[in-house]
Amino acid sequence: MSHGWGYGTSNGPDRWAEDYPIANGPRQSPINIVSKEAQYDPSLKRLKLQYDPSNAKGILNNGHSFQVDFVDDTDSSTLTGGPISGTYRLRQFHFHWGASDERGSEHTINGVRFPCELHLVHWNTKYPSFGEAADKPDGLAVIGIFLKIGAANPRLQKVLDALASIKTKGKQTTFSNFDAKTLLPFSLDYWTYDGSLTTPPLLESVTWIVLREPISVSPAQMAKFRSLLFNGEGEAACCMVDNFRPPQLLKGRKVRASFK
Ligand SMILES: Cc1cc(C)cc(S(N)(=O)=O)c1
Ligand SMILES: [Zn+2]
Repeated sequence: MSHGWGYGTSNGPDRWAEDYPIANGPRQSPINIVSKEAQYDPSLKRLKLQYDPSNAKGILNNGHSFQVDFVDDTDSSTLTGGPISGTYRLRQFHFHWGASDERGSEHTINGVRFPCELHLVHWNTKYPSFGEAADKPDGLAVIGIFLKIGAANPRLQKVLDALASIKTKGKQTTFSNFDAKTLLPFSLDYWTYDGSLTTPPLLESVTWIVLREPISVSPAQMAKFRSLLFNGEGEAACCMVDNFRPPQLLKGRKVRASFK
């Protein structure tokens, strides 16, 4: 790609392999989850999420999505249980969404796409830092949560109201006292498989945990996601939409289910 990766016709997912050959690797994400082919695994534990709202630090437009970052220098916001061993720390969460409601999620369920997908990113504390964990096969655990059009979700509102302050690439502002647990659906039933980051550098270091139950988002709330821009201030305006990678080949991987 002549310039940085993105989601456009000249730098989008179909061309990432030119600069990131791992894009054609054996454990790429996202995937289409075929529910009937997922094997129930009774040895899978319940997910245990213990988040401290005071760890919320800031919100940033990174030019590909926006992310809410957390202080991760202690074990105060952690993920344990589920398919993982040991303790993973919450690092950030972000979203992927479409220009319209019929697309936007990265994972799909039986070929069904959702308008948006939330990723809660955690790193394995057996490594000294996120940076050290990010390229290890058991380095990261990302919880994926689908957003489905319905009633307005009050739990999203604080995040969405902050977007006006980070409209363009590189803008950030403080974002404090936020409990990411409030974004979870009622059921923590999940599918899990070994995969990768879904954007460059596409590192094959992610244990994916995709929740079966979506959370709601209203059309007006979706419009707020779509009000962001990919570009920096003063550059030609380019709406931040369709920032999702399509499903990748399973290449023999098994998807396990925590539920019957
Ligand atoms: C590049 C990248 C970084 C992080 C922390 C997370 C992802 S994703 N979309 O796989 O959750 C991608
Ligand atoms: Zn993501």
